[in-house]
Amino acid sequence: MSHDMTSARKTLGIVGARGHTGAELIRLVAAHPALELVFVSSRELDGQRVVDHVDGYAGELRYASLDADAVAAQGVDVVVLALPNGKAAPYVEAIDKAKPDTLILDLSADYRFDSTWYYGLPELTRGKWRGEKKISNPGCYATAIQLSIAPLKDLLAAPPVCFGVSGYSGAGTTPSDKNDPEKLRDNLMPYSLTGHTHEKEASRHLGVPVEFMPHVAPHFRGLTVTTNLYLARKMSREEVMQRFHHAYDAEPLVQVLDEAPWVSAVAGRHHVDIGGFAVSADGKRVVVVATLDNLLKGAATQALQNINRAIGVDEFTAIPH
Ligand SMILES: NC(=O)C1=CN([C@@H]2O[C@H](COP(=O)(O)OP(=O)(O)OC[C@H]3O[C@@H](n4cnc5c(N)ncnc54)[C@H](OP(=O)(O)O)[C@@H]3O)[C@@H](O)[C@H]2O)C=CC1
Ligand SMILES: CC(=O)N[C@@H](CCC(=O)OP(=O)(O)O)C(=O)O
Repeated sequence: MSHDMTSARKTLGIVGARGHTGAELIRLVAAHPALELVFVSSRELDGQRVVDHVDGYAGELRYASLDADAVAAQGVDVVVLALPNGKAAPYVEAIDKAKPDTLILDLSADYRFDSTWYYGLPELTRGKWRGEKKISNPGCYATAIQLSIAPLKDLLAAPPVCFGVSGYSGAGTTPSDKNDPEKLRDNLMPYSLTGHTHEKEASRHLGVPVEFMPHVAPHFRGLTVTTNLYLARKMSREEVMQRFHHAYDAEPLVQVLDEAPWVSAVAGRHHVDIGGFAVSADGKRVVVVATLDNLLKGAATQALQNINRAIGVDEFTAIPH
């Protein structure tokens, strides 16, 4: 690459890069023609080489333990916050003080309810981006829920009911029952059966109430959301499918399928599968199944779609599809 092209690349740093989503982002950014990975922070891996922790990464970078002021002092063009919920604010404040035109993308739930931040679920909200430099990335289940309901939103007779099953990478790396392979073996764990953050998030951004019942399963990555929708009028299966094809046929990262998808087929891939479309005999109830990889379309891939648009390159740059 020529010097000119190198200097035109935007610099990017990842805060909380030891985590599952951080590792996926490291891989994606390292292969990106318009981004240069400048720092990756972790307290636990301070000083260690990234190459020893992330398969598919070949560069020289090492993790560094950086507090909010140290992150701000890096002065990069793009900062990705991949921290557990509730930790973003000091970083946002320090960056705002040091370099307010920094593009900040937050993977946590911290700003998903803040209307001064752009909520980036590109297939549904890309028309609403007004050049905001602060982007909140949707939750993994919330992404699958919204994409499953949006094409039928004007036809609902009742709140859609969503049954979710996630692989345990969704629970992050902080030890808990929900990411303990021993406790998960031969098991399915229901949790947060009313009021989960993603229930509130999907309801807010769709503009209709949804009901969500999450579970965690023994597989590592990928989630399934099965949604029951009561319809205000009779619909045929063909009519329902036409709505989904119309909404998503031009979308490289959404595949509309006849069959109900299997999570094993989407693990490690960047898109969402939506299928099933089982219609009841009276034509007033439809069941839709969506699967996605929680670490990719549910987090890192969606983050890269949002960053690509904000830095002015094609939305799908460096996203295999
Ligand atoms: N996992 C998933 O499927 C998805 C996750 N998300 C969201 O993305 C974010 C990251 O998730 P995930 O990668 O799973 O999380 P992890 O638990 O795997 O990683 C969290 C990262 O944050 C760092 N960290 C933890 N506590 C602190 C702290 N108090 N101060 C500074 N750094 C800290 C950790 O590194 P160290 O301790 O070494 O500093 C680690 O790098 C979360 O907000 C999550 O909700 C969004 C969509 C999907
Ligand atoms: C299995 C599991 O625990 N999943 C997480 C979802 C992970 C995620 O994407 O959520 P946030 O970014 O909103 O935290 C959960 O239910 O909280």
